[in-house]
Amino acid sequence: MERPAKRRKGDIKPPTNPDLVMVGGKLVDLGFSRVKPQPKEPAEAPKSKDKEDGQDAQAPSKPTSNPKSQQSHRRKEIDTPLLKARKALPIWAHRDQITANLKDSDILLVVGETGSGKSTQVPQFLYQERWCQRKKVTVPGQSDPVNVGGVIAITQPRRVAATTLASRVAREMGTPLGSSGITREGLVGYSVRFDHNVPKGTRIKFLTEGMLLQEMMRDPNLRQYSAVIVDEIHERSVDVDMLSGFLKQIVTGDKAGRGGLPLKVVVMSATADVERISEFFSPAAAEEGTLSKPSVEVLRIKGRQYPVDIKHTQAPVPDLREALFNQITKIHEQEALPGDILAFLTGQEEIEALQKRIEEYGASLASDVPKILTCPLYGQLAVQAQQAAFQPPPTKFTRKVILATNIAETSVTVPGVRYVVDCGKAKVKQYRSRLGMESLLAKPISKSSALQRAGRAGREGPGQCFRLYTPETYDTLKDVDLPEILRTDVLGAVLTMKARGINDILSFPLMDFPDLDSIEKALLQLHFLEALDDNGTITSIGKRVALFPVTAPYGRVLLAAAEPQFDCLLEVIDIISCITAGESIFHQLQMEEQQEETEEARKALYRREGDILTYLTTMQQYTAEHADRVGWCKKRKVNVRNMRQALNIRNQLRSLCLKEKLLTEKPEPDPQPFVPISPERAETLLKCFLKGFVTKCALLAPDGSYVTTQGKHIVAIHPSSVLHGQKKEAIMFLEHVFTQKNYAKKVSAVQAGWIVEALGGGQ
Ligand SMILES: Nc1ncnc2c1ncn2[C@@H]1O[C@H](COP(=O)(O)OP(=O)(O)OP(=O)(O)O)[C@@H](O)[C@H]1O
Repeated sequence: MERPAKRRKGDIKPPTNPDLVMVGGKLVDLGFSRVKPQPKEPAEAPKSKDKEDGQDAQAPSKPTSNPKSQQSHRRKEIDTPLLKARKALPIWAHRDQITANLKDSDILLVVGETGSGKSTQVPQFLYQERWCQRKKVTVPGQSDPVNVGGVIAITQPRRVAATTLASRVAREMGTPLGSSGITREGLVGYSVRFDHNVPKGTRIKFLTEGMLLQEMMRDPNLRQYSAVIVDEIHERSVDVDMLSGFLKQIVTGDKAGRGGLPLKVVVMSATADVERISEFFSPAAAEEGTLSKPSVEVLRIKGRQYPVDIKHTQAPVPDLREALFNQITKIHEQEALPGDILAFLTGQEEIEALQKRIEEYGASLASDVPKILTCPLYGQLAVQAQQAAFQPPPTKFTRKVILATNIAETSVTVPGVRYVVDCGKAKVKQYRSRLGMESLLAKPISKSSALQRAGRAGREGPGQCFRLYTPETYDTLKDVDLPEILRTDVLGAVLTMKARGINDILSFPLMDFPDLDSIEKALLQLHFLEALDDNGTITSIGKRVALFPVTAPYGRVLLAAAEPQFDCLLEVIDIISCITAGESIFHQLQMEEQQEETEEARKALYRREGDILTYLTTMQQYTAEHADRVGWCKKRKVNVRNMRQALNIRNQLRSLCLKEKLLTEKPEPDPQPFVPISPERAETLLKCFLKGFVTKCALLAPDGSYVTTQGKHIVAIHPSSVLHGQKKEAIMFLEHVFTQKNYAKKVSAVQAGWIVEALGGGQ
């Protein structure tokens, strides 16, 4: 395990890019306004010779004497104001090594310190390579030639990393990002769930791992791509493990589906388990009988651009919340601007509580002390709200304090941050396959996470990281986290494999195999969903469910809703959009007077049938409002941003359903008059949801508790549900979490008879 760089004398370098200027303590990039016109992409393989590092990369490239030489390609760095900053990154010196390695080999593992430039530079080094140009080839079973290659995919574990990196790389290349600009062309794009910005001409595409898996459903050979860069593999999400398995199959396969053209794979991380990963992709691990065997090159990049000074507490902290508050305010009072603070907390609740406290503290500061702006950053937060953390503060005299979960732990550069405060814990999802329930508890992080967190400081200048734990505690941390596949529900993973034609799940190449109990549970649930038949083979329902960017149970509900028996697809889309829009669309009410007033205004939204119908009513009333939607939300304490996001998801799901022919005609445009749903139709809707959630039901026991129909566990209705505190004959819940208690969330009242009926229908 590599140790973090300690601050050494002489290590501190001034910012190297004169085009980044300090304005009000912020680094401001003046480059965007001076963007040069894009050079046209070569239609054919480029024909110039590599330049040595340090030579004039911008000089026009000369043709070589042998244009067909495998060694020759055009490398013309785009001269943007950020080129100097790019050249100062440690990875720049390895540019030729990286390109040379990939000429000969199909798999490269790049291990380089945080901030060395992996995510931003490697795709830019590669996209002009000869092998990275689009080619017309013939493939078996198709009479016309097809296009293969031309684009580099670079995957990220999280959407916030994918979108911010795409925007940084677009700026470095002087190309507009996506279709929001004047032109619809550009070299860089991104694709994350419910948000795609892939302009015409995209050569470098940042995606979440899940999105690339979705693309694979439609294009198993990834024909669009010449290379896939798997970034931050150390996070070992289920998706990245699945992706690695599929990539290994493509690389070791016969490549007929790609007209014989290879797919290059680059795996990157600062804290990767190099042996484990190279062993996985290595020749010895290639399956018997495959035509080609990959060879794995490993490249280690030494050094980071700026040092990070790491400080531990001398004694264990008795109260983490208190310690976080004290550390943040101490930095604010003792360290001069510029220098924003990024603090790592465990979850949304902790973030909201600390935000409130820091805001109160900020309001009490004397006028000669810098102001403080808190920006929350967690996964469930609406995308727009997440962006605030990446914007400069409103005045020169303001310090940004970003309160984040581990979504900001890897890959992300938050501009302005010089100080990191690490609480040493993270909430970890753990699936208890025997209980069929997920728990979400705060646990100590790994050394790998600690290193990644420290790496968020020192990206634009020297930084400091304050760890709220002792060096002794650090020594007791595990080197790496347990891969998600070993601790989470594998339902989605099993469906993806089945949909890709992998019948024998146990034969799929995985770095770590989930326990058989979890796989059996997933197979059983997919059978309930009618996604698998009695032999465990994927059904046509299963194949269609796998195409939706929602979890399998929601996908099943969408399909059911289009059946004549239910015929409620538009309503189901409205509900799923509200649920997947981020955190709850309803603001939690803090004060009692507020509660009474808001509850009165919300009365018209709440439905006695429970949360599902409440979501529907909210979406229908919101879209019926045409004069002042913001005012409408404010009055009911509904989160404006999340409602907008829900509307965006609704549009995308509607388009997808039109494409998949679940919807036969375009829905009427908004606003439509609000008509409350009848009790009969409400019953139909709930029965439709049972098609996806029949395994998540509980019956009222004589003692007043709810007992799940599967597993016979006691669950309580979560306080966020409109049915909290109520007794119904039976309930269906869409989420099931263990925090302080075993909670059912997003709850609806159903009848026991409906459950029996749904189970009968599912057999
Ligand atoms: N959005 C941004 N704004 C400002 N500077 C940025 C931004 N993104 C990247 N940079 C600069 O580029 C450097 C390299 O970033 P990059 O993400 O390529 O490094 P990395 O090696 O992939 O790091 P990590 O392993 O931490 O993801 C950063 O340290 C920072 O100086």
